[in-house]
Amino acid sequence: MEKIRQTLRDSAAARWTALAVVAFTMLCGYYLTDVVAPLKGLLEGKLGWGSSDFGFFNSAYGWFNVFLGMLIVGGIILDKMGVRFTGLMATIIMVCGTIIKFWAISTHSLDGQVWKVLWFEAPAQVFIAGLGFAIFAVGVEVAGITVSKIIYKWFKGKELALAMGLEMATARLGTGLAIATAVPIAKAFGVVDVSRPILLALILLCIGLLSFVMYMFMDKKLDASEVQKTQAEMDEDAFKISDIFKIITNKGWWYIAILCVLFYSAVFPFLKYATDLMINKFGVSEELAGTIPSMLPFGTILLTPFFGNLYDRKGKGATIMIIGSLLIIAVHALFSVPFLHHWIMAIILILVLGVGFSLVPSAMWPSVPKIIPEKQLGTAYALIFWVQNWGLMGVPALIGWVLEKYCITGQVVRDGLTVNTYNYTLPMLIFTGFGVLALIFAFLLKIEDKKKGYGLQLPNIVK
Ligand SMILES: C[C@H](NC(=O)[C@@H](N)CCCCN)C(=O)O
Repeated sequence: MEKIRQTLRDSAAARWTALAVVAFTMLCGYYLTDVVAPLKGLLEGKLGWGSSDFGFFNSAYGWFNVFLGMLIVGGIILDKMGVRFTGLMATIIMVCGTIIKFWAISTHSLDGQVWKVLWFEAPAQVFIAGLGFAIFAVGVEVAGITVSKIIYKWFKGKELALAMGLEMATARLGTGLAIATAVPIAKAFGVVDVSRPILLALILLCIGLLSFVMYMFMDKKLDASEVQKTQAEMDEDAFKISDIFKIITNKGWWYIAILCVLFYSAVFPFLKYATDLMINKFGVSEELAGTIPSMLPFGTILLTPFFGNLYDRKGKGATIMIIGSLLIIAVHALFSVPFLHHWIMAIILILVLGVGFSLVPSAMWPSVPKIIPEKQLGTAYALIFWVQNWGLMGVPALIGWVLEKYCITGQVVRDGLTVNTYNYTLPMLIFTGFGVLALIFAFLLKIEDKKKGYGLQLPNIVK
């Protein structure tokens, strides 16, 4: 009988270590992504950033990814050059972008300057900090698709959804830590300094870069342990530009991409404003306001791998996505009800949102390889992230604009700084709308799966 060849993937210790190493790099990336969000009030009081400046800055996340198509370029590079080269480039880009962002927020040399670029007018500091964030975002997004491909490489036919869930859980720890620690760090030592949390994020990212370099050695070893492909097989497997056409003509892929942009638009942009919502609607003090939204990512840390494991073993991926979408609709709708303003309600809603935010990603990302072949996977993930980035870019800007135009209710002095107060009913209704649309696409995906037999309702583990 032919002996089944063992590769490094077959060593549980090796594949879980590889996962831990790359997940740590993502934790560092997510920390920086979300560290400025809780500082909205301090940025307004200390640096004079209005809500639309804040929204504009946050929208920078998608400037290059969306308009310059950097994510698509990153996906093609990933499929052509492999995970080691692409991941290293991506982490270096994250560090470079963060250096620019840190400089912009810590310097006084831009004080008093207002720039107008295209239709946008904002303080020069907002533009340069946005530029740094936009560069960083190219890095973190390309790192994200690279890590998805890395996980597939190590875990296909094994605990794929659990591994993806654990990676997301680790990354969300970065988001949770950012939301919980940003204000205390900015206010530490009795002097308010909004650049301090960004400096910490920069240090973390440098450690994340080292961590990825360590992964590169593991990846080399994995490749060496696998059966070497013949030239004909490599030519057959090589990514071709025409593969993009194959991806974008696949209806199932579109349903996932649209569900992704709608669902994530109701979560990540919400998190950018959640601290401010706690202060304005639920009357939580500025020091504690980040604690409640930070329960969302912390809650997902256990649940995302839990639901991933469930999907691996029992299947029902499409149903999981439908339930998750239903939960976010309920949460945002209740957040928009004006008379529900007790902080305990806020905690309950955030925890339920955490369940919804664990369900959808735990089933959505491991479902992509069921629809798209492995050689196109990097590009397929990149294109989904690209569609999603329209939302991550547009929705924070939209909410910032809506707040400033329709929701200002007055002004208060907090810690000696005069800031606006806001009514969050309208923004929360907008987030509810995204949830409703996400639900429709989750149903369409389930119908398409039934038609095409992708196996989204089947377990991932091959016995
Ligand atoms: C895996 C997935 N990642 C993304 O959706 C990224 N495109 C966005 C990361 C934004 C970080 N605040 C996820 O985190 O669920």
